[in-house]
Amino acid sequence: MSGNTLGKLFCVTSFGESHGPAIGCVVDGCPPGMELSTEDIQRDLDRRKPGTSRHVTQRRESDTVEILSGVFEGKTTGTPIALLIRNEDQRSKDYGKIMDSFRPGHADYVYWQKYGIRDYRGGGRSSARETAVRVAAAAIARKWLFEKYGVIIRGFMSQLGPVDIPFKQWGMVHQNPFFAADASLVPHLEEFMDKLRKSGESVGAKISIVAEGVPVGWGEPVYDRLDAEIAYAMMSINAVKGVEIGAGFASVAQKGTEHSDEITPEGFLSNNAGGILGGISTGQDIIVNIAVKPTSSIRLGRRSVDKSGKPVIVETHGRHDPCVGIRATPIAEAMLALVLMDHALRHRAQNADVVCATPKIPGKIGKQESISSGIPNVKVEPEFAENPEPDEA
Ligand SMILES: C=C(O[C@@H]1CC(C(=O)O)=C[C@@H](OP(=O)(O)O)[C@H]1O)C(=O)O
Repeated sequence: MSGNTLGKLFCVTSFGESHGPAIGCVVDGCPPGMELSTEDIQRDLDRRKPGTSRHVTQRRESDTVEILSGVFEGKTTGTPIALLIRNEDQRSKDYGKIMDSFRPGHADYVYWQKYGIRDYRGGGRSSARETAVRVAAAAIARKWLFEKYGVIIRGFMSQLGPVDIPFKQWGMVHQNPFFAADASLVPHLEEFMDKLRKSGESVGAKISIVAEGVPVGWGEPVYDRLDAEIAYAMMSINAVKGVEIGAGFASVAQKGTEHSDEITPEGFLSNNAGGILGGISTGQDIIVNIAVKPTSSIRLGRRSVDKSGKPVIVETHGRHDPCVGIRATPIAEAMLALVLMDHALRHRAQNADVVCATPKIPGKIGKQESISSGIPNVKVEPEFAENPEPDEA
């Protein structure tokens, strides 16, 4: 395997380069009979696409998705679903200057050493453009997970550079280009980004993602633990440098009595585990944080070498995100959806007939304290009721 496929029963293989004719993926293993249209997928793509505010890359892509196979008379057939997104706004001349040198912090140097050839235009395969197809594939997973189990996956930006963005309300996330869950902070974020962009610098971000409604029992005990596969999937997003599940690195300073989530018949009393114990979902919210590094394509001169090994100063001009994290929320949601979908199918395959006499512990009781991520255990809010009702809870 050459590293372009994710999943065991719900398999996504992506292809394409940023400046090639198109990007796309093949989604294999989707159960048959689910209604699926391009609109179901386009909605999520539109949340990720470039060029939607002054704070992101100005490349203009409609990211219009085409379904080439696997859907007949509006329903999935159980055969591979091929999705295609044509590239429309490549400007390859921007890359002429860096074709013979390596941008510090980018994949240029390692691709060159590994393959001996590289499509330098737009970063080729290492471009964040590839994440569009993950979002497209995951729209299928999200729909199935919701319809079958009522699973809802959503995220927000919880930190932009040094600026903390505590959670306030899910309803605010889609009202601003930052995916901030507190609209009152948006003017401050805009001012911060305007100054940063003018200076030519870039900055990192933290994204928090929550999956609600995941039943107890999804995951595997050892190598394919649910948390291990979530971390694997999140780290596969370009520019991600860290992943936390639940209390994450804050666990280090916690005592055992603080960290372990007590269980009562009415529900768990806290969620430091982030909804996963022993690699298997507990029925609590699954809580994930990721760290996205500062964009490496910046116009400020940086020391590097050229193909012959001679020192050069690299300046990257063109249309780059001063913070790739600003568009990372839908991508991180997508990766969580893909992993959960795969594990939902795997759990069904092996354990559908298991009967356990112990009652299921409710995921949460009332409103609980925020954990270190700043994500409170809030109940599903009505704005997501736009989705159809699940078949079964
Ligand atoms: C096109 C997208 O993002 C691109 C990601 C990217 C990079 O190096 O990662 C560099 C830029 O590409 P270009 O120089 O061709 O404009 C971004 O615009 C996208 O996300 O769809």
